[in-house]
Amino acid sequence: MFSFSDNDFFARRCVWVNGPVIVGAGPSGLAVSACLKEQGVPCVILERADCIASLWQKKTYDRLKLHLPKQFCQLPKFPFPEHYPEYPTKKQFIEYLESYANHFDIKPQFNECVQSAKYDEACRLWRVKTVSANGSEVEYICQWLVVATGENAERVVPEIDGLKEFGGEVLHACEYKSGEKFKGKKVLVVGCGNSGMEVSLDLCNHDAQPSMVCRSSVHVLPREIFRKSTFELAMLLMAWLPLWLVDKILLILTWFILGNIGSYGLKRPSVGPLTLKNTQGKTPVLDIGALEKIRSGKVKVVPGIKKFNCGTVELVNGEKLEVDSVVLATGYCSNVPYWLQESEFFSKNGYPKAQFPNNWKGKSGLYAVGFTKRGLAGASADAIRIATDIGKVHKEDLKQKKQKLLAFRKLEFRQMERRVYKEKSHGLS
Ligand SMILES: Cc1cc2nc3c(=O)[nH]c(=O)nc-3n(C[C@H](O)[C@H](O)[C@H](O)COP(=O)(O)OP(=O)(O)OC[C@H]3O[C@@H](n4cnc5c(N)ncnc54)[C@H](O)[C@@H]3O)c2cc1C
Ligand SMILES: NC(=O)C1=CN([C@@H]2O[C@H](COP(=O)(O)OP(=O)(O)OC[C@H]3O[C@@H](n4cnc5c(N)ncnc54)[C@H](OP(=O)(O)O)[C@@H]3O)[C@@H](O)[C@H]2O)C=CC1
Ligand SMILES: O=C(O)C(=O)Cc1c[nH]c2ccccc12
Repeated sequence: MFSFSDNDFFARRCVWVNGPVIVGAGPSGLAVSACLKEQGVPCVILERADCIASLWQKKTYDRLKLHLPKQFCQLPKFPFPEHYPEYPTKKQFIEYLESYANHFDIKPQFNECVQSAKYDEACRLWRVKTVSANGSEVEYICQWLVVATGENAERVVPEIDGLKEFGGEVLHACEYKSGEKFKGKKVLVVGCGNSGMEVSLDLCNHDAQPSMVCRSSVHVLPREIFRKSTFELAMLLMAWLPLWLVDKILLILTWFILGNIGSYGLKRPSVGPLTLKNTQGKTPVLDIGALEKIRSGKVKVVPGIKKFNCGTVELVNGEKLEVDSVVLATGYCSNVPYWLQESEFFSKNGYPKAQFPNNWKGKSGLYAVGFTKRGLAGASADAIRIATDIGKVHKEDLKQKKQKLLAFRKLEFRQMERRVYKEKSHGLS
């Protein structure tokens, strides 16, 4: 039935999966798996790391908390414990995800990195190849493929002139844990998104001297307005008002609370924060204290980088700064183009081509979860849709299988009846 070449066949083990293969055991993969369980559909999750939610467990800093209130971050069918605070800590979020996996009895295949996935037109099945930490290779064959590798699968490391000659420590925000080891050091933080802002704040709290590069523009909003989450307020307003008007209201309220951030070297984009998030996926910074450090001069905001020299950085305005270490808070990207051999549903940038809310389903049993640029809430919505969709086909398949089995049993029964009749008539004669 399968079109294996001899080499393929002997080199790797082949596994038939009776249900979907999900790539990635982050919140998105776990959510799909849980929703599938509810539909009675078995599945296999392939995860390159040795644990669930590796982004949260291995690639985030110690002081991280959820940015949005907990009701916007919980996964389907299993709420956060009631005693959790409005903004759970990273530790609490990981504990929640562990109990989520336990509750739904989800057991991913760890240490299996998906190297390639391809739809085999001949047998109308997906062929998913993995390599494990010890080098062994497995090929999974399945009817459905769910991509849950996330928007933050790989770090973005820009090429900056002279960075190789810089000489000091250079790390990406995903390797940054705490400012403890930077005490007294001059640190250049490249990027002013949520990561850049929070790393800069953390460095200040550990008596380091951060300078933060803001090469273009950024929206900074207070995390709360009138003691209510800004995100929640925005959601409420969006139910009644057009996006542009919600943006205007948010910016006016922000101006009252935070003042004119332009005077600190932080330029605001020309389009509003929610419009920018919707059109370009650029998340506004939800401020939890970095702005105060900028205002007091403890975090210095600097323009774009021209080049690095040994121990120094030269900025586009000609200024030169002495720097001990560099933290690249320059963001993340999808890794889908590296392993998924498909170009109709996914675009070259690793995101589905279609716009939200039509970006969760492709052709031939292909699905994407967690690529909406709408955080955990977006992933949960995708997961429910995907599991319902697969559940329908699976139920139909089961019905057909049952009918076929029933027809087979009837046939068997009739043959048996005939045999008994024959034997009886022989016996009589
Ligand atoms: C620092 C930070 C804070 C955030 N805070 C919030 C927040 O407060 N609220 C919110 O809504 N969103 C937040 N987000 C957005 C974030 O995208 C979600 O929180 C969430 O982690 C997305 O889940 P995911 O499962 O889609 O992706 P991930 O959590 O990235 O999980 C993907 C998994 O796929 C695995 N994987 C990748 N490639 C392969 C492969 N080839 N083979 C096998 N496995 C693979 C990875 O190892 C990983 O475990 C934050 C993001 C970051 C970086
Ligand atoms: N507590 C929380 O909930 C947190 C959530 N997050 C989320 O994680 C995701 C990723 O955030 P983050 O890691 O901040 O990444 P972002 O993609 O949001 O920000 C990247 C930053 O790096 C800058 N940058 C990129 N390349 C260069 C360069 N060559 N020179 C100078 N600057 C550069 C960008 O500038 P430009 O805009 O000019 O391209 C931008 O300011 C977001 O969705 C964010 O909301 C992150 C941290 C905490
Ligand atoms: O933190 C993130 O990456 C998110 O995507 C969360 C999020 C989704 N929509 C938003 C709008 C404003 C601020 C954060 C988010």
